[in-house]
Amino acid sequence: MSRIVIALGGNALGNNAQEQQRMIDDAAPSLIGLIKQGHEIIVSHGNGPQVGMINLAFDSASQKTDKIAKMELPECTAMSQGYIGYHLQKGILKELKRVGMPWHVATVVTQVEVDGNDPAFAHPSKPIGAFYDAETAEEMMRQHPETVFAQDSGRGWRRMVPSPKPVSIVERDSILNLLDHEFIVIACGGGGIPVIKDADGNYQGVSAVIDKDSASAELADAVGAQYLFILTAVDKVAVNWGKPDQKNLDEMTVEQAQKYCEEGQFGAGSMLPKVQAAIQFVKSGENRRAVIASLEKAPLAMRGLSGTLIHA
Ligand SMILES: Nc1ncnc2c1ncn2[C@@H]1O[C@H](COP(=O)(O)OP(=O)(O)O)[C@@H](O)[C@H]1O
Ligand SMILES: NC(=O)OP(=O)(O)O
Repeated sequence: MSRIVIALGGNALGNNAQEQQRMIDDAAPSLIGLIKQGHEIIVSHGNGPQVGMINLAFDSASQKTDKIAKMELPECTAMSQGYIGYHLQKGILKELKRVGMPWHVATVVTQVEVDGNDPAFAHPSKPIGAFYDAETAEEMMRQHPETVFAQDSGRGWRRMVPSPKPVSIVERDSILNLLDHEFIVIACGGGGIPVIKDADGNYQGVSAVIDKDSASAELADAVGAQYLFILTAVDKVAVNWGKPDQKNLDEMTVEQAQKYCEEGQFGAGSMLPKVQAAIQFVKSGENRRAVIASLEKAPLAMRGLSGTLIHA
């Protein structure tokens, strides 16, 4: 029996509630398939498109009516944890019922402590929200000079927000408790709600979005997982990505992965944090493995037939 953390990409969950539920419903059999094989699973998920959409919805509405106020990023991440967690709970419960398994499922609204002095606060690098063309992004930056937009892996322009490193998971003991009682746990959604401790030792939300791959590696370490599965929109990690000589990788050692990172083979803010999270997890303990694969081909990846394996 292995304990497996499965990180689902926010960009792989579609662009609206219907698409999101459908993609989760499609992925549920492979998640439950792992439990049937005797494994324990903890599910985390991204929220890049969703947190940007929620933030923009409140911003736009607040400009039209004084009955709706702006919503800060920590609250937007909390909302995205509820929105995505709800669909995950529905999809997973439906599949559990179909196969007649008596497991429970619960989403933990998760706060993740970050360092208030993390240099990332001064360098917004996390893409959130929709993709725009260069012209629209430039116009939005002119209208809102405090907002940063940048290219996201050649896919278009996106708003960038600070993304400090996760330091510790505030609800770690609650997560472990639920795991001990046969719960499928959904935690650290959107990388967790970023918080810092104030002078009185109380947590305060900060305006940032934590990278969910990095938080998932932290989560996998905190719960003593043997596997970290990072599921996204591409089947495999590639070198020379998007070029005529693109080569999809079946596996790589942490040393090879580190070398590729140094060569700049992976998109910053997209594939790079996934490979870095995989390296961090595999290096931080004995017999740990990470797999980066597509949500669509998750069942094959679970059987070692798709995805890129990262090992010691
Ligand atoms: N070297 C690479 N190999 C494969 N995909 C890459 C590479 N570099 C950048 N990418 C892009 O990274 C994307 C995954 O990152 P992202 O969309 O941010 O993930 P998430 O599913 O977590 O939202 C892929 O869909 C692909 O467009
Ligand atoms: N928070 C986060 O990393 O989201 P994505 O996976 O959607 O980028």
